[in-house]
Amino acid sequence: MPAPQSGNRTKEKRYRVKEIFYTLQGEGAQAGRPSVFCRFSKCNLWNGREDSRAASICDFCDTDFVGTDGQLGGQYSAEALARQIADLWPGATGNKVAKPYVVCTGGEPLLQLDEPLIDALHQQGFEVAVETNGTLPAPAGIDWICLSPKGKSEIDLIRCDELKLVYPQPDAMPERFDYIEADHRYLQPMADYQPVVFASDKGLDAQLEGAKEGLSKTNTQKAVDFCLKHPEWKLSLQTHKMLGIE
Ligand SMILES: C[S@@+](CC[C@H](N)C(=O)[O-])C[C@H]1O[C@@H](n2cnc3c(N)ncnc32)[C@H](O)[C@@H]1O
Ligand SMILES: Nc1nc2[nH]cc(C(=O)O)c2c(=O)[nH]1
Ligand code: SF4
Ligand SMILES: [Mg+2]
Repeated sequence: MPAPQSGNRTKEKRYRVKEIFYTLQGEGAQAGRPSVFCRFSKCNLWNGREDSRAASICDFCDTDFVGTDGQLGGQYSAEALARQIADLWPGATGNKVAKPYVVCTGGEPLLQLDEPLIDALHQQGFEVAVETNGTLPAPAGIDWICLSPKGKSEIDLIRCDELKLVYPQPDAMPERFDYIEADHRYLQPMADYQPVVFASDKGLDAQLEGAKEGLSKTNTQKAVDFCLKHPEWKLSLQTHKMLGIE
């Protein structure tokens, strides 16, 4: 059987990545967990340009996901991306071996994350988590799904590990998602658009103090009040912004 002509050899898929970085998960049920973050480019609810933010379905995004110019950003094959992510995981330390953990985020990761990449990450020994707006079907094999609904957008997923709702969103109030099956339900106060980082050299408490100023106080207070009234909801704070880590 002749080898396929170069013209019709299937081109290997390239994943467009904004940045890859090692940090602590700052949000939700896994907050504090060492994680490699892989931020995919592009989103389906906003094009990432400020001049179209107001007209977009998701108009409060705190993230720059445009292009591939961030740290370790670029266009990767599945194998190369899984290897690059694995390279950021610290070698085994002591006799306790922690399960390597990657958070696929973005932009909207489910525009690109697929089974071949999930398999490649599993082959590198990673547990695979995703932060998604829930508007696209999830490929098989994801180990942890964090679903974060946005505005009027239709949610495709009906089951997730954690539902993390930025609050308050007039078009996405908590009761609208009662039908979603989730092991954890979080409200996350809507923060200022720019990732707010407190790079003060004072003690942590000063930074945390600063964080109270920096986070939109009323949204935080509203989220606290809602959780106290509806104890099935917990509070998620973006701790990485308080700590001044990525
Ligand atoms: C930048 S998004 C990327 C992943 C996915 N597109 C999504 O929206 O879930 C990552 C997380 O940040 C949250 N987020 C984005 N902007 C925020 C803001 N201004 N305040 C609080 N959380 C925000 C999102 O809800 C999501 O949980
Ligand atoms: N430390 C840290 N935790 C995070 N949790 C979700 C994030 C995101 O942008 O997807 C994020 C992030 O950007 N940094
Ligand atoms: S928060 Fe998520 S869904 Fe909203 S614009 Fe940012 S990346 Fe897209
Ligand atoms: Mg972020």
